Amino acid sequence: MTAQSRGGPPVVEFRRVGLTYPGPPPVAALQACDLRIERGEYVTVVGPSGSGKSTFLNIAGLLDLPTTGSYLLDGIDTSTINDTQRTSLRGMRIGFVFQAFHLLPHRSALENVELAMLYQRVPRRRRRTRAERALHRVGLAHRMDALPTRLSGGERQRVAIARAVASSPSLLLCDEPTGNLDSETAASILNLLDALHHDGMTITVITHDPDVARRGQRTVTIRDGILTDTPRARTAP
Ligand SMILES: Nc1ncnc2c1ncn2[C@@H]1O[C@H](COP(=O)(O)OP(=O)(O)OP(=O)(O)O)[C@@H](O)[C@H]1O
Repeated sequence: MTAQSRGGPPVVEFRRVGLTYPGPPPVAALQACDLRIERGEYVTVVGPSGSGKSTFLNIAGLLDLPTTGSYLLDGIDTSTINDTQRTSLRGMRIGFVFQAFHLLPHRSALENVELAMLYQRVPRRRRRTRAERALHRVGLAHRMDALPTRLSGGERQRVAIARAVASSPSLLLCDEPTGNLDSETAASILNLLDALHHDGMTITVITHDPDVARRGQRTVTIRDGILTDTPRARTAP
């Protein structure tokens, strides 16, 4: 079944989205961007330094509001909801993975995954079950009780990925997810993202690394705030 055949609204829909930082001087970081990411798609976003990738991530992740156009997440027009609703939507529907892991150092892997669900009002027992299941999924069943300081870089990123997917978000949004990892560990994290995609997860990865970009089904390029969407067939790994 293709993503498109699953029906329903796209997970991400940018309609002429722009963001100008007020300055002075004002900076048009994104300009009139149109983009659709369908459920189950794996899209990578590339572009030179300063092109607007972080601005894109901030808007797609509901961390920032566009100054023009509209952004629909799962068909919900996020420009028509208030800050509280936006924060709740972000918590429930977007899983973030960053280059720097951002784990709580004095909490175990399991607690790190569980705690992220506190704000989603998931009952305690269900938090535990979901966290255990997510850690199993990323191959860390045997390291659930370890503190992040006792984990390798790759294992830390697996915990971060488990934390991001534990509540089955609509979109897994990754910012340079392999940027802090050696090439072998990076390859294993990219294989994990492939596996999650195979499970049906909708994934967007922002990267400057062409090898990472190639892993997506299609790559979107941002240059000087202008987004170009380039569909392409996936090459065999
Ligand atoms: N808070 C801000 N105020 C003013 N200008 C900003 C602000 N944040 C970013 N910019 C500018 O907006 C443009 C896009 O920046 P952005 O951080 O989105 O680029 P990027 O592609 O993520 O860059 P990098 O790869 O170096 O992280 C740049 O010209 C940047 O200088």
